[in-house]
Amino acid sequence: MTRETSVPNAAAPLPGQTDPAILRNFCIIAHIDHGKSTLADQMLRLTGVVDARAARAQYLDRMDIERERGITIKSQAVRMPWTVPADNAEIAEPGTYVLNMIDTPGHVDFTYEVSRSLEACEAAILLVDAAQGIEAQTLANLYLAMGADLHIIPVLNKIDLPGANPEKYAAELAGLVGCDPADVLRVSAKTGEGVEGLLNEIVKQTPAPVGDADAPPRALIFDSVYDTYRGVVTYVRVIDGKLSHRDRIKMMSTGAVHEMLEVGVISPEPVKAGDLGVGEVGYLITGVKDVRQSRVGDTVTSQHNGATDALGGYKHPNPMVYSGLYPIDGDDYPTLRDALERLQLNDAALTFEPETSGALGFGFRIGFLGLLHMEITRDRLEREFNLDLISTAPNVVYEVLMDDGSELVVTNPSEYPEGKIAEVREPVVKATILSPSDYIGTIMELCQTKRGNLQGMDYLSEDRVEMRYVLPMGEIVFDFFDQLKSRTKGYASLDYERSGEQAADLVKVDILLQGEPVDAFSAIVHKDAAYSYGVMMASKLKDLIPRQQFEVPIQAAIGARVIARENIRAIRKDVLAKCYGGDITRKRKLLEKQKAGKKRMKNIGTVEVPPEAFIAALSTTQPSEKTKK
Ligand SMILES: Nc1nc2c(ncn2[C@@H]2O[C@H](COP(=O)(O)OP(=O)(O)OP(=O)(O)O)[C@@H](O)[C@H]2O)c(=O)[nH]1
Repeated sequence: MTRETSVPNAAAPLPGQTDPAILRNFCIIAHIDHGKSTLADQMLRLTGVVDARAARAQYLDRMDIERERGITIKSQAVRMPWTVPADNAEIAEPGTYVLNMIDTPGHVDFTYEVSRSLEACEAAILLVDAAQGIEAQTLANLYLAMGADLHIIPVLNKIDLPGANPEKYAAELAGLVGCDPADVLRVSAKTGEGVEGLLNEIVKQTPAPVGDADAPPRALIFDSVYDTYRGVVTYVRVIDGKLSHRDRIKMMSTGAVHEMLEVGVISPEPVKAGDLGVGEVGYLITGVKDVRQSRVGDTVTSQHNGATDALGGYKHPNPMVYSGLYPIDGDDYPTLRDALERLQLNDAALTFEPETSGALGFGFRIGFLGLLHMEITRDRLEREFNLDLISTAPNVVYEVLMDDGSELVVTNPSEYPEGKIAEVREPVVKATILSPSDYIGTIMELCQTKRGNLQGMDYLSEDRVEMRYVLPMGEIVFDFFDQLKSRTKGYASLDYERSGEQAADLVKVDILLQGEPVDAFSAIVHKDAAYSYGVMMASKLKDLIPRQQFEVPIQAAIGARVIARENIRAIRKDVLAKCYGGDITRKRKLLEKQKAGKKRMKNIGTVEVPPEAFIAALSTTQPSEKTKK
């Protein structure tokens, strides 16, 4: 968020003085890349909120990383005036309205961002690419919106594309939403075609917010972001009453009272206001420094004559995937800790605690919502804080029940207990895969190898199917998505949600160098996959670890049982070999260079392992850059 303030549209009713009857709060939900952000940009232009010349692509995706990856991570809410002209009377009552648009992220990791944005709206535009049709996250987001009781406005986007097939997909979409195919709107977010009509439809179809203007104020926090200049900016939707900049506000979950420094709306830069009234969407600034003090889902009221009943909140998302992060240079540990604390100011879903690895030194165990969340966090740490990091293979959370009846939760393979284990439970997900029907065979084969259970299959149209599986989450975490994409030439889409636990035959595989276990390489895997994991790691490490002055055995073991073995043959690396003659300064230089190289090495017992070997060995078990599609 920048500091400059734009002049609100003169004709637009002011915040705090807006009759709820002319307010329309809506969001755009879609599968990734179906064009939400482009449509949002087009609306900003058409409503005059952003001047066409000043508009930059994806105005609402403010973080650099969002713009680079072309995806939306944090939701944004923008207030736009829209005048329905008199000649459009058959669509909607002419006059000036206030539209609050909430842009939502589309990726499965950020579902919780979507669901909380939905609570601030009365309608959702369900946007579908007219060249692709319904995808897995179209369904997932639609179900979330229906669960939140929103009115659904079905819209096909990208009708300008030569490959667009609006007839076919309008029928598909109408079948899904339960409307007439003629009622599915058709737009091109890129050229702007049909978008004015869509704005008029939003006015017509979105119910006006309902609330009690005379009741004590109650507002729902649907987002909270940390801004370097302004502290925490809290986005709220007012349900009842009025929040004024003169109020001291109370967070209803904790009772904490904060001074209000500023109230305003985003249009599309922050615009200060005196108050926010019933149904309005805007921001509060209270001088709080940490998003956790302004929790999403909490209810804000005033300190004096405040409300007594909080609004129903959201469930806090639990981390699904854990990974260890270690600085390559041990001296960077404090920087990594500070960086994580900084990121957490803005990402309440990020959890971390210190951990030590025999091989990698001091680092952190970090909990993520999913793989994309993990990649983005790592990317930001490296880019914004200039850190070089090694991350260990991601794993899910296991519950281990011991023979003596005790139970423990394992988020790190190194915590996996020795001794008599009665049962290990792993998390499972309900996965929905949408694909052209030609690929049913190969998808079934893939799910089979990933221990999936087919729950059902439906045809959405004659050549597209929806397959429902229960799959262990640990199997999805690695390369499932990449494999699904490559087997279906990119056509299949996947969505999944947590669905309890199941007992599974899991074992911990350790990797030993010269008899010393290297904790960073340990993994909890299914019994049937243990051998191949062991062989894969042992042969990888054989190629990655430089030869030492003695022979180094690499072993993979389950407990005391060795399941795979390789040897790194001995070598004596004599850096002085080339320096015959007595040039002592040259000799010294070479020896010093060798010493400096050694300083970066990680020592496993007497074996020196370069950090690059860890990165390469661990990256084989990690997702590739492209978890996005
Ligand atoms: N031809 C054409 N391309 C479009 C249209 N709308 C969006 N696109 C393109 O589709 C791609 C994805 O658009 P985005 O707006 O980033 O998609 P999104 O749904 O916001 O994606 P996320 O923010 O990642 O969820 C971009 O390359 C856009 O230029 C359209 O109407 N016509």
